[in-house]
This record gives sequence, structure tokens and C-alpha cells, in this order.
Amino acid sequence: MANHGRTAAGRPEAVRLDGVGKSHGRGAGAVVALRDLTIGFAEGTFTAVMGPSGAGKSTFLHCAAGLDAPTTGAVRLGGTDLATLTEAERTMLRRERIGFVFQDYNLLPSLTVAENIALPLLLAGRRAGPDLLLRTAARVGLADRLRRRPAELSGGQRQRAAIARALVTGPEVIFADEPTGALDSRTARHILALLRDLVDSGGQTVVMVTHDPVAASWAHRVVLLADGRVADVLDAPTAERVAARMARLGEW
Ligand SMILES: Nc1ncnc2c1ncn2[C@@H]1O[C@H](COP(=O)(O)OP(=O)(O)OP(=O)(O)O)[C@@H](O)[C@H]1O
Repeated sequence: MANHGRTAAGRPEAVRLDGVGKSHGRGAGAVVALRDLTIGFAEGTFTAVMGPSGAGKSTFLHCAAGLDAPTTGAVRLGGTDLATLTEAERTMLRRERIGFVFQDYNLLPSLTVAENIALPLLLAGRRAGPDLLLRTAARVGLADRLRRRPAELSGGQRQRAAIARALVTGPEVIFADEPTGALDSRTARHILALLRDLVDSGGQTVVMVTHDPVAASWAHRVVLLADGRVADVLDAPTAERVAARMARLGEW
């Protein structure tokens, strides 16, 4: 077999897309959002996905996370081909093996921080022991906020709680969709430093969609999408290089 989900560096891949195409709608009105996308995300790496508006970033994220099925091609999480799963199995896989972080946090306002963090475990039918909750909250710097509700937290603390919720099941990959889009630049820096540390110290795999070259510069690698294809890949990106490359792709 050509590729067993290993990168050139020999690391196994947490997620791999092979020849993924995705059309929204059918017939004459169909919009092609992804075209023959082939890319892997090695374990223990932080990747930013960028591209002009309409490039296919959200569609990519939905397909890679098993929220949407590609029209063609295959998505593998670890060794699992998502197309071989039933809808119920895919739902379980998303709960147990994938973490999600969103721009607007998506915390439940009536629950405490501890209860929000515990939610993915409870949905997966697993025990949410106090030790695990405390350890996970401590990992994001929220050990002393477990009894608070989201309304009593700053934006940065809310995003930390959301990251703890994404981490608590020990997922193979965390997908983050504009995780710093609602934060001021200083708070954003702290959140990005946290995500980077989860990768560098914790071996976590993170894939983050962002419009912001500064945010992208915290990643090990930037994947630039344009018109549903990989237009470029930048390793060890700086904000300046990312911005210059984006400018050449057109406005964003
Ligand atoms: N549900 C849908 N029905 C029809 N077309 C869609 C749908 N979702 C996305 N598209 C189209 O697919 C293409 C890619 O959209 P997508 O949202 O993935 O891009 P994006 O890079 O995330 O854009 P943005 O940065 O503006 O959020 C666009 O042309 C978009 O209009």
C-alpha cells in the first residue's frame, strides 16, 4: 500500500484525507467546495488551515471531523475510514476521539465549568471523576474556576473552559474553528500559546481554521486552501510570510 498514514518524518497521522471532493447541492446548482484534497495531519503537530473566503475551510473541517460526508474520496481518523461507520458510530467517534473548539465557545450557560468540561464524557457514557476534571481544568489554568458559570468568566477563560472540554476525552485530534476570533490580541496570544503547548508538551494534534496570519504563525505548518484545493503549505510559518502568501492568493 502506498501510504499507511505516515508522514515523511515517519510520524503516524492522526487524520488523513485522500482525494476528498465535496459538492454542496446537486445538478446544475451544485457548488464544488473541495476538489481532490489529499493531505495528512501528523500526530503531535499543530496545523493552521487558511484561505480566502469560500476556499472551502469550513467544508474541509466538517468533512475531516466526520460532521459531513465527502462526495468522493476518504477521510481516516487513526486507522478508521469514516465512510465505513454508521451514523451512530460516527457520532460516538466524534464524541470520544475528536475535540472541538469554536469561536463563540459553545459552553452551556446554565452549567458550571466543571459540568461543561464533563459533558463529552457523560455523552460518551463515561465516568467524569473529580480528579480527571480537576487535572483537565488545571491543564488550561482554570483549576480555581470549576464552580463558576460561563457568565462569570472572561472571554479568555471561557475559551480555556472550551479547550478543557475538548481535551477531557483524550481525543486523537482537536479541531478549532477560529478559536481566537472573538478575543483581543493579548488574550488570543495566551490561547494560542496554550494550544501550542498542548501540542509541544502534551503530544496533542491540533488543526485550526483561522483568517489571522498572526494566529497561524503559532502553528508548525500552514495549509493554504484556494478554490477547494491545497494552494500551498508553509512550514515554520511567520505572520509576515503567511500574510504575503495570502495576499498573493487574493483578498481574505
Ligand atoms: N450548505 C451549502 N450549500 C451550498 N453551498 C455551500 C454550502 N456550504 C458551503 N457552500 C459553498 O462552498 C464553498 C466553500 O464554502 P466554505 O464555507 O467551506 O468556505 P470557507 O473557506 O469556510 O469560507 P469563509 O472563510 O467565508 O467561511 C463556497 O462557494 C460556499 O458558498
